[in-house]
Order: sequence, then structure tokens, then C-alpha cells
Amino acid sequence: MSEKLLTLEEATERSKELRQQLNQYAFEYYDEDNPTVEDYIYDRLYTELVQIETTYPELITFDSPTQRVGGKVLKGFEKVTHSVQMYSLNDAFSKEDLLDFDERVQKLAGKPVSYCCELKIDGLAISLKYENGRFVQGATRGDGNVGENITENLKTVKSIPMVLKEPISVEVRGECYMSKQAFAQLNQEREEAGQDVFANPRNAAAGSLRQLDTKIASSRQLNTFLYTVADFGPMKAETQFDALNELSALGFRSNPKKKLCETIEEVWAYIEEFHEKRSELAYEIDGIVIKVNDFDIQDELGFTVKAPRWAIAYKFPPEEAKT
Ligand SMILES: NC(=O)c1cc2c(N)ncc(C(N)=O)c2s1
Repeated sequence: MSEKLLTLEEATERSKELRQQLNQYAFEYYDEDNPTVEDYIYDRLYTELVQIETTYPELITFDSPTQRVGGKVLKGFEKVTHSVQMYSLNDAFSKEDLLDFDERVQKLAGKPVSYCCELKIDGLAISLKYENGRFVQGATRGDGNVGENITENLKTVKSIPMVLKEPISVEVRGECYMSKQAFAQLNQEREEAGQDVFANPRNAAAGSLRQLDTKIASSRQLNTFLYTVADFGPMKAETQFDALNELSALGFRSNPKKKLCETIEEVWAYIEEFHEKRSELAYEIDGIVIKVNDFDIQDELGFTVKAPRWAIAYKFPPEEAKT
């Protein structure tokens, strides 16, 4: 639309069109890693929306893409008590540990079980709460029971939806991480500016989410993979594998390299596959998470004080430092 000043009615209509189009383009770019328009087209539409919102601030909405660039400087982070504990995982370091886990699970379940295997992302665990489809709170894991409220910083993470594809109330957990490319670029910029560099992408992601200036967090190219549903609301999934697909359908970014394994041998093959492929991934992983796929069996097996009996994290040895 031309530069002419729009009436409020025209501006209302046009800003709605622009928001829908820009949010769809952003979803394709940040969530699906599959942009369908050139950056300059996105930028031109974005600029038009900024002009309309500058003329008519009352048209700025919760899910406008202009609200994701940060700008608030917080005084601190409030504490958040998680409605459902963010558990930790028992670790496995060898095939023998894995076979022991499988034996325990099958004994407790009283039958062979299938496993959902997922890459263990080396980032910062986060919890995202939505009410009627709108993002209302984001928090760090903290000690598993009490974390920090980092909602404002998470609003600047482009792959986190501000509005879900369904107007439902859920709480989901996942990992916020920085890609290897974003990490290298950030450290190069910091080195050139005479600043300390981050030791690894995980520290860089954690440091970025702990920024009190949300504009800094917004500049750090953070990304997410969501993998756990804490409060299902009306979600129907009865298995972990289905829950991951439902998370994607709601608009979350979910890691595509998951695998449903019918035997522990299949699990071991998946572990060996990604131990080899680890260096080719765009992000760092520190292992594989193996979960009993069926939620009813997960409920039967329950938790120890610290961790679920129905999951284990197979940890890779640290990657050799690049010389
Ligand atoms: N501590 C935990 O429970 C988990 C930690 C992680 C992680 N860092 N990455 C991926 C998953 C996953 N796909 O389940 C989990 S689960």
C-alpha cells in the first residue's frame, strides 16, 4: 500500500493483513527453517506495519512481530514456582547401562516397551505457559521447582509462538539454545569488541536469557526445541512420539530427528548414528534422551525422588576440542 495516510479503518484492516502475513513468514523462517520469501520482502512489509503502528499505536497487538525486538530493561528476574516439577534425568554412559535400564523398565512394566528417542540438546531448559493460546509466562528450570521469570526475553526468541494455532491452555518444556553458527558469530563480535568470549553455546544461551536488557537477548539469535508437555490441557497425545507431533501442530519447534524404537538394540543403533553425526548438526547435543513412549506405562513406572524411572539420558563423551 502507498505511503498515503490510511484512515483508522483502512489501517486496522491493513495491519491485520500484515501481521498474519509476517507471522506466517516468520513461522516458516524460524520454526520450519524453510523461508518462502526473500528477506527484503519481509523487511518491506515489516516497515509498513511499523509505520501503521507508529501512526496508530492503538493497533499494536500482543502478537505483532514488532513486539519481538525487545526494548525493556528489567530490574531483575522474579521467581516462578513450577506447577509441575521440571525433573532431571538419570544418566547412562555405556551400552551396559542402557541394557540395565531396559531390563528394569521391562520388569516394572511387565512387558516389552517401545522407546521414543530424541537428541539431547545442549542448551537451557525452559518452561512455557499458555492461556487460551496466548503466551503468558516463560521460566528457567532453576532447581526444578523454582525458576526465574524470563518471559520478556523469551518473547524475543522468534521460534517461540506468541499465539498458538489452537486457543488452548497448556504448559510445555524444552530447550533454548544457540546454534553453532550464531555462537561463532557472537564470539567473533565479542572478541573484536575486546569483550570476554563465551566458552560454549550453552553458556552463551544462558547468558543471553539472563540479560536484563531484552534488546540484547533479542539480538542473540536464540532458538528452541520443545519436547515435554507438563500440563496437557485438551491435548490428546497418548504417547511421547504423538505429543511431539502435536507440539509441532500447535506451532512449536520440535526436533525432527526423533525415532520410535521397538527394541533397545534399535535405541543403541540410533545412539551410534547420532554419535557419528553429532558434528554435522547445526546445534550442540550432549547425548540422547530415551523415554518409554506410552504415557500409561510412564504413569505406572513413575518417578524416584530425582528422576523418572521411564527415561534415561545417554551421555556422549565431551567432543574433542577443535584444534
Ligand atoms: N532434563 C530433562 O528432562 C531433559 C533434558 C533434555 C534436553 N537437554 N534435550 C532434549 C530433551 C528431550 N528431547 O527430552 C531433554 S529432556
